[in-house]
Amino acid sequence: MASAARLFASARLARPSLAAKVPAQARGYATAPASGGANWPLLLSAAGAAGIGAYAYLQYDPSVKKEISAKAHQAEDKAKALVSKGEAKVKDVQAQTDAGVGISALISDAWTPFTLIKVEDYNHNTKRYHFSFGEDGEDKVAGGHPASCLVVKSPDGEDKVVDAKGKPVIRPYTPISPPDQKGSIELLIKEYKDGKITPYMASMKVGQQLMFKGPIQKYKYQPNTFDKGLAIAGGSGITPMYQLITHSLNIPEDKTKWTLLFSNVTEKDILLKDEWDALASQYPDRLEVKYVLDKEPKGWKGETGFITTSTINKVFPRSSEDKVQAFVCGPPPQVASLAGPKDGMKQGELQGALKELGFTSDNVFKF
Ligand SMILES: Cc1cc2nc3c(=O)[nH]c(=O)nc-3n(C[C@H](O)[C@H](O)[C@H](O)COP(=O)(O)OP(=O)(O)OC[C@H]3O[C@@H](n4cnc5c(N)ncnc54)[C@H](O)[C@@H]3O)c2cc1C
Repeated sequence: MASAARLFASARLARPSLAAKVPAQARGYATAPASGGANWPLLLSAAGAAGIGAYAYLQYDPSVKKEISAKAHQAEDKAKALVSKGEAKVKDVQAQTDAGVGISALISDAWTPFTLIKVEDYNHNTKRYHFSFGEDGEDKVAGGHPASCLVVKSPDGEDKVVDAKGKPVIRPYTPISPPDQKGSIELLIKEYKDGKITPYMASMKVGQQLMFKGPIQKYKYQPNTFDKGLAIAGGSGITPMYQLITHSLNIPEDKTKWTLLFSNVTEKDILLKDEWDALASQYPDRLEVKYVLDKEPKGWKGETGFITTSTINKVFPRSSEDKVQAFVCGPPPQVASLAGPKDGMKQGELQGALKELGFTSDNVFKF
């Protein structure tokens, strides 16, 4: 395992230098063929590096070895084909390496429009949005190694969503579709009537486009690096936990045990409840789900009120030998009371309930 991890690390280290060597003409050949032709040896070596990266990833995570091995080869062939047509981006090839599951339709440093193809009401304030990558993206995937998110903004135009300074409003979201889903992506988004982007999205009609950028790595999950994971989510903060925990559960060699502590105002606000209940019964030894409500219905058997040190002690028993890791995602006041406020994009100092319980900044991650 140690040597595989080193291989993985060295393959990853190789990529930025490869990208840095790619000339500007090659970097721009996604939307238009590069003038003067593509830099063949370099591009093909980039595609090759993608294969090596994918291979290293497989070595590291044997559960997905067989499946991804085939996919990595297909993706590499596809990347080479696109490169030969002058349509691929080095970024695409890199994204393939990162995900190990295909060429990403997302670009990390440029906005890409995806088209809304379906919207479903999920509950009283949340919708499930399906966005297509378009005809050229039928074989592409969102990609991204869990846990990662993407960012969205509205397209230029009269109804462009801007802040008080006139700058575009950009918000992060975590797809609920798997990273290797082809051709489209799904988002579960709660509308804040007084918010900026979510009322805009709630008013979108099928056929309209939204701008996407990513994937953005938030936390790099590696199986069996801790014994017990505690995921504390509030409301729509559940989506990163869904991506992270389903990824972990899908790795048979991963022995990590998870406790999800999920707080909501009422029972009808609990997002993905059917999915969580199904996962908890499918993986009884690896996942325990505890719902917490502010306004509990009659006969409610779960937890109630704000999550405190005693709630955590009750649902997350652990011994001093256990290696633990906590994740927090929810409304800013909840994050602050559990783990201290985030400092912009940075983690911020660890405070609150988790610090009182002896967690350190090394074993708490705030999404
Ligand atoms: C990594 C990550 C992943 C996420 N994934 C998802 C997801 O999958 N689904 C999802 O629904 N959400 C997700 N979110 C939350 C999402 O990014 C947005 O914050 C949310 O959708 C609200 O956006 P908005 O522009 O509509 O509202 P905003 O304009 O941000 O306002 C949201 C609420 O906060 C209030 N507010 C705004 N500014 C202040 C202030 N200064 N002081 C006090 N209150 C204020 C508003 O009145 C409103 O009630 C995620 C967040 C992160 C960090």
